[in-house]
Amino acid sequence: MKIIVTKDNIEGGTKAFEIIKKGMEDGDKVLGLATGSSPIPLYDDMCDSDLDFSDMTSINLDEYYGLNPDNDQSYHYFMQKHLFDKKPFKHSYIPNGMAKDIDKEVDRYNDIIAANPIDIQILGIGRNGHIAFNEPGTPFGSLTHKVQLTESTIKANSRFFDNEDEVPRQAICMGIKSIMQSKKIVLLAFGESKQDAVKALVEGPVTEEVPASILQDHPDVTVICDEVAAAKLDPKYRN
Ligand SMILES: N[C@@H]1[C@@H](O)[C@H](O)[C@@H](COP(=O)(O)O)O[C@@H]1O
Repeated sequence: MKIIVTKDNIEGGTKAFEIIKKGMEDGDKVLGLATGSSPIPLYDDMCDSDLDFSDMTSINLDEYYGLNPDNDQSYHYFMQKHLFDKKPFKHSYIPNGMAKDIDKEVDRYNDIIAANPIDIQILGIGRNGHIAFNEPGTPFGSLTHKVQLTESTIKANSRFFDNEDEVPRQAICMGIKSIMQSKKIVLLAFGESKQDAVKALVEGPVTEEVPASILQDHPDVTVICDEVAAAKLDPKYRN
C-alpha cells in the first residue's frame, strides 16, 4: 500500500489525477468512479484537463435506491454535474436506483463489471471504514448487492440533504470482491472525520468490520490523504 500525504484535498486531487493520466498513457480504458466530496477535486482536474475520455468506459460504485436520476441527490446527478457534462465517456454505467426488479439490476451490473475489467478504481472512505456503500460486516466475497445503510452513514450523508429523514435507507452497490478485482485502486480521504478510518485501513487488522481494511491485501493501492486525515497514522506511514 502506497500512502501519499498531501497538504489538502486540492493537492490530493492533483495526485490522483496524475495517476489517471499516467494510466491512460499506458492504455487504461476503464475507470471505476466514486461519489462523495472526496473525489470532487480530482473531477475538477479532469474537467480542466485536455484529456479526452470519449473512448473510455466508466463504472460507478453505487446509487441510492429509490432516487430518480434527476434528483439532485442521486449519484447520477452528481456524476453528470461534476464530470460527465464536461467530459463525456464512451460508456458510463451507474446502478439504476429506480429498478423495480432488484435481482435483475444486480445481475445486469455484475455483467457490466465482468465485461469491463476496471483498470483504476477511485474510492472514498466512510467514517466507519465503508467503501462505496459496503458497510461494516459486508462479506469480502460480495458482488453487487442491495444494501441497508447504517445509522452512521445516514447521519454522515445527511449533510447533503435538507434533513436526515430525506436520506434514502438503501442503495445498490458494487461488492467488495469486484472492487478488489480492479487492477489499481486509489483511495481518497480528507479531513478530521476520516482519521480513525484511515488508521484502521492502513494499520488495523484485515476484518469485515472495517471493509476498507481488505485493501491491505491488494497489490496496487495508493491511499491519498491530507495531513489532517493522516494525523493518527504511525509516523512511519507518513512522508
Ligand atoms: N457511498 C459514498 C462513498 O462512496 C463515499 O466514499 C462516502 C464518503 O463521502 P465523502 O467523500 O463525502 O466523505 O460517502 C458515501 O457513503
